[in-house]
Amino acid sequence: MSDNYVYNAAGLLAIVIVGALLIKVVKALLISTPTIDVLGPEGLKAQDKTVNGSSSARAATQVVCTDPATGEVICELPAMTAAQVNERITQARQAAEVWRRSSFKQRKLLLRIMLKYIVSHQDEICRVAARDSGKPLVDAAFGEVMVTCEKIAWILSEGERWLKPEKRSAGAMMFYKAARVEFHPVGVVGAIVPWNYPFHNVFNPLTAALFAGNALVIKVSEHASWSSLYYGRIIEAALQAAGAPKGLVQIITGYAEAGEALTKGQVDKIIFVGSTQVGRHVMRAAADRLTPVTLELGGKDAFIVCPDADLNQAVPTALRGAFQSCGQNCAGAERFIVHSDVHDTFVQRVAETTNRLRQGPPLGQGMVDAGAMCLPGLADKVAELVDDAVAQGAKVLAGGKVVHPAGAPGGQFYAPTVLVGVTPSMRIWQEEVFGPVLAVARCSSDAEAVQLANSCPFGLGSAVFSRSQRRANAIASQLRVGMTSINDFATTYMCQSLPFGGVKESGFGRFAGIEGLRALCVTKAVAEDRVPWLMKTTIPPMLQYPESKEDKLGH
Ligand SMILES: NC(=O)c1ccc[n+]([C@@H]2O[C@H](COP(=O)([O-])OP(=O)(O)OC[C@H]3O[C@@H](n4cnc5c(N)ncnc54)[C@H](O)[C@@H]3O)[C@@H](O)[C@H]2O)c1
Repeated sequence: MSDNYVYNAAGLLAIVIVGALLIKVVKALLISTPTIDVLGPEGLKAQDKTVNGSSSARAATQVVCTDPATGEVICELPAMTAAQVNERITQARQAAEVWRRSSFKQRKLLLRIMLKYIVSHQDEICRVAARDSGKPLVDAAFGEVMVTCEKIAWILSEGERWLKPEKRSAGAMMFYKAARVEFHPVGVVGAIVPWNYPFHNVFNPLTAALFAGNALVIKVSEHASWSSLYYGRIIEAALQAAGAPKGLVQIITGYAEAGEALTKGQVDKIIFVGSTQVGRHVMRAAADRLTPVTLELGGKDAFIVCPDADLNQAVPTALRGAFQSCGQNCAGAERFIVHSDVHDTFVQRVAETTNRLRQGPPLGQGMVDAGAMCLPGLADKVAELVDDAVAQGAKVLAGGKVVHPAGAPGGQFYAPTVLVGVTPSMRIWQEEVFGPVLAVARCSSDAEAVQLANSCPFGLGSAVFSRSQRRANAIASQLRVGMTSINDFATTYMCQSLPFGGVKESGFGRFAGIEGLRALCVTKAVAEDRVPWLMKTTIPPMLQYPESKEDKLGH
């Protein structure tokens, strides 16, 4: 038995034991938590389909929700106007005034109610997310449900600790003062989110914003709005069961106009999760009211494979990093930088597996590894970038084309692709693909790997694989990014006390973790006398007004 098998078996055993323990802990935690009743997804289509008027009139006033894997229209929802968005902000503000005085006990109850529902209805939640976004159920279980549950569990266990007043040193001169920082709710958080994880993108800002004592107005993407009907019902039922004020969470459906109204509206903090291009608009719009923004923008993560990397570990991780949710991840591995010594073995192994992947509608017959592209036109954009790279000398070892799987004539699919011979001068190295392309460049030293990794406008996540953790850390420390996972991919996202965010065109500010939770608060500095009955401070006589040279300086 090789070292690798022993290593993998031990890792698997550890995961199984820890997983079983976690399930027990979560169940015990939720035992005395109220259960909520929510109309399930089966009620969505009939009840919420509100098709009215001619198609041209509908275009501006309705969001047409389609299943990206089949092209079927699922329902239509209102495209809210600026006036409607402002009305929702006003309602949220009224609720925020009440909720800011809520206790941590009540906020925890709210999160426990949500967690209990999510754990017991994960299948429905995944199926709805899969239908809305085109991702396979496994990807939904992993990226929508598991991550959300883990984030809620972290806030429940540590959130209060990080939002409690924190003592600070007052310094030598102010030794008689007690100094602290307090974290108060900002008020109304406005969040604008994309379509790639319809469930997680809503619950991620929601749980943190509400736990910090805020109201939330959240604009969901026009390309994944249908699921917000079901998820909105979960939220409403949980708020009611926890005794939270009505209107605390407002879901906005619509297009750019609705998003812009939110950024220009009376909100106290904006979290924008989306493209770099729209992020720039958001920042400009927020400037008028000086509303603070956190920008979580595009990514193009480098995945560095050193010559001493364990390929049994790196290859499966590379495949998941590139193809999870068909590559529609902000922190998606898009640039593989592989040392010449292991390059050929690495590409041969990733190509061999990629050629065996099954692709099709996630809710169709049979198991699929890869689903559909959610955004209309994205499959063609991926094709354009791959074709451009090929025209400049890159070679396709797997996939490389738009496909039409059986049973999905109207679906949007691009085949999982392995591309080798990629160079920084190619568009595919510089532009975000947001699709299932594992693009490989060759390097011959650690210094070259660093230089290649940094030769890109984005700086969100990254990964470094080497049997020497010292070597991997030395490389990681030179990467201009917000996050690095050593011998793994995107695990910083699963370590819940860590912040999430990028540098350069990937944005700024931090979301999630301790920094992210605190970023939803007003950080207030407070100083008071340390021992007021013993030492009260007043302005020394020589500094008191009115100034008088004779009196004070003795002249
Ligand atoms: N860094 C992260 O955490 C993260 C996470 C997921 C996705 N993303 C990024 O999101 C992008 C894909 O998502 P997308 O196509 O939905 O992005 P997008 O920027 O086109 O849209 C995001 C949201 O912004 C809204 N919007 C559009 N124009 C607006 C405007 N002028 N003012 C305000 N809001 C406006 C959209 O309606 C949508 O809800 C990718 O670039 C991806 O990397 C980033």
